[in-house]
Amino acid sequence: MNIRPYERSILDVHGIGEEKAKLFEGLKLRTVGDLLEYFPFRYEDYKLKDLQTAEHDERVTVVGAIHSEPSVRYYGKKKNRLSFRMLVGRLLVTVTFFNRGFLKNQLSLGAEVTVSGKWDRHRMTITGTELHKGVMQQEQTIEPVYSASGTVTSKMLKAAISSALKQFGADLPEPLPEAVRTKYKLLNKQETVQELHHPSGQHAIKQARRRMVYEEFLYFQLKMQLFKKNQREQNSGQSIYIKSEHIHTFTSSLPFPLTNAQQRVIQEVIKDVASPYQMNRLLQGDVGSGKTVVAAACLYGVICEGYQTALMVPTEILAEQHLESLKSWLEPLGKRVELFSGSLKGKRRRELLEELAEGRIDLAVGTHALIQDDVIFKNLGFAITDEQHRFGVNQRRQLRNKGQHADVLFMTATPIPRTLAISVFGDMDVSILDEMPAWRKPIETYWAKHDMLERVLGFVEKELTQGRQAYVICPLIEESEMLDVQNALDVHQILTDYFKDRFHVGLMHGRLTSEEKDQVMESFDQNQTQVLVSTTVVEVGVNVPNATMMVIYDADRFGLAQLHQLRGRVGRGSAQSYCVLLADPKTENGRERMRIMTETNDGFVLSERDLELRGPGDFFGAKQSGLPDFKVADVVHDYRTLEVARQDASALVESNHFWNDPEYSVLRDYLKTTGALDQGKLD
Ligand SMILES: Nc1ncnc2c1ncn2[C@@H]1O[C@H](COP(=O)(O)OP(=O)(O)OP(=O)(O)O)[C@@H](O)[C@H]1O
Repeated sequence: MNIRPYERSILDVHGIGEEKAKLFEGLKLRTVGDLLEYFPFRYEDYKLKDLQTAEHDERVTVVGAIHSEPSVRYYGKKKNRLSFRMLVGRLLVTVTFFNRGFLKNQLSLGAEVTVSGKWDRHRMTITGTELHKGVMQQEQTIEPVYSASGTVTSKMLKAAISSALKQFGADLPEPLPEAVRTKYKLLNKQETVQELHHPSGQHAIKQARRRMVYEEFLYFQLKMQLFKKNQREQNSGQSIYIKSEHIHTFTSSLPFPLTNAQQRVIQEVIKDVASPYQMNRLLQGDVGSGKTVVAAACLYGVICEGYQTALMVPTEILAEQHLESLKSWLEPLGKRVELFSGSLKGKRRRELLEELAEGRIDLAVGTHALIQDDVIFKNLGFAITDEQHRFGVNQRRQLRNKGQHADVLFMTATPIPRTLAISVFGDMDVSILDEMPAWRKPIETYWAKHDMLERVLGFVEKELTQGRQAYVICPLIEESEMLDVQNALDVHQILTDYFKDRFHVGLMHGRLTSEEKDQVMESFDQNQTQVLVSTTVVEVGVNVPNATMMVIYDADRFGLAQLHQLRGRVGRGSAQSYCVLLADPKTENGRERMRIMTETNDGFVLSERDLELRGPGDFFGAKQSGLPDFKVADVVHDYRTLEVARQDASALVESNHFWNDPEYSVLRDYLKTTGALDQGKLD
């Protein structure tokens, strides 16, 4: 069987013997394909630079004559520093090479050399990285640099790849049909690989990289979309057709018009509920974007079709918050809503369970208590989980199985950036509430140092005097929970002394019992407490529209997403709200995060910036992000291409052309070899 060039062993490449092949094994380079797609991670641009215009710290390449006897100074353990003066045009500069003392004997006064390195404009010095005798030929000006390992150098890789290109470059398979390449003006595969290894110029590198990014994402998304298609066809859901007049009844009962985004998402959910396939949809919405209203509309629609529904949330506080809003929206329309949480016990619990099993409760709101074995529905048709990433897969499956394959909508306020929403949840449909209710004012956010506390408290007092309320958040101190509480206790004492009998200061932290927590929240909700000092336990879902002031101690101790969630606890009424970040950040990253918070209220912008600051692996933790390691593509910076590839892949897996036309054979082979066709789980 003739082996396709890509699958040949690298031993078939001239100049690679057993020994070198063993070294390359360390970089997982086993086949010709591995070698040819082992792309440079950066390029040295040796185009000659004019030092008069070069920027400080810029990488430059210059030609000039050696103007002083090169000298070597030895220091530390076997370290040395070679330096000499060099006349570049009319500029006399000092050139320094570290640990290249051996070059000294090759250099002589007056000789012409080409030096590359980092230009220090202030000290007129170049810290050299490359030195060539004479004037370097122009066509070599852009040198690929490969990420090497201990034993395999970039030079070795360059030689091996050039040799493989010469032998097998002409037989490279072309996975992208002509029509696709023309549509997006992409280089063909051969040109792409050639330009990435032997670039003819910066523009050509950009073009070649652009083509490789699209190809990588298309492969990735074909697997995702195929998996999703199989999932959809495999898991039968049930079809519930929600009549539009029910949705209209619900929305016209609200004291406000829905945003376009809310209307769009409701339609997307209704379509999923009607389809025979199982729903697999994530609803993302910034804090206060109106997710719960969307959920209520869909729940109401399903109830009107004669089914029961459920809403599962991670905490008691959130369950009570949601219960309040859902009762206010659904009970006037004749629907019954009940709470099933850990605090429901004894006779009352037995009664409610009985009524649930008899179908006399339309919506059950609760924590994990909802999925206990003795919670039985008569006919659960639709369920929603809030903050879905806090529930495990089997908890969601247990909820789904409380009905006949009930559809489940996952809701999250965590603004996962669009990019990762596509790549990480690629096997899920994603609905994004990217619009805030018109009346919501952006929360004015200030960053203050701790020594400005007096002024900040004056600012808080001004708000309290107008009848408003304030949160004051203290960070958890990792060392010990006792310290966390102490931190909150200290701040509570400071504020109690400061506000004396003018305002009441409440205290909330993780060591309170749930009854105590409810009392504190109740008192704050009823405005019997004007200032609530709390640890981050207040983060999720608390909704007190009269609270307009949020003060966060040691704000730089929190990540952007958490700061955004906390800030979202205010600004829930129509009055202008404020957030003060008390922070003395020690790092540039900390200062950058404070600056970002003062610049935007948009959770998506924040999470994109957070992603840039921390990178996708850290943002999600490399494991659960499910991100493959791409050779060239970057999910953050190339997310527009990722979105295009996702849409193309989603259309391709549904089209006959893809499964039958010869021009898609390379892509089909790929799906076959990676097991995606046998409906295996994505790797
Ligand atoms: N389109 C809208 N116009 C005006 N007010 C709205 C609109 N949608 C929701 N609201 C109101 O805004 C507040 C927040 O709505 P909702 O609880 O649905 O948002 P959320 O995204 O669930 O908030 P959180 O993420 O904090 O739970 C509620 O008081 C709700 O009544």
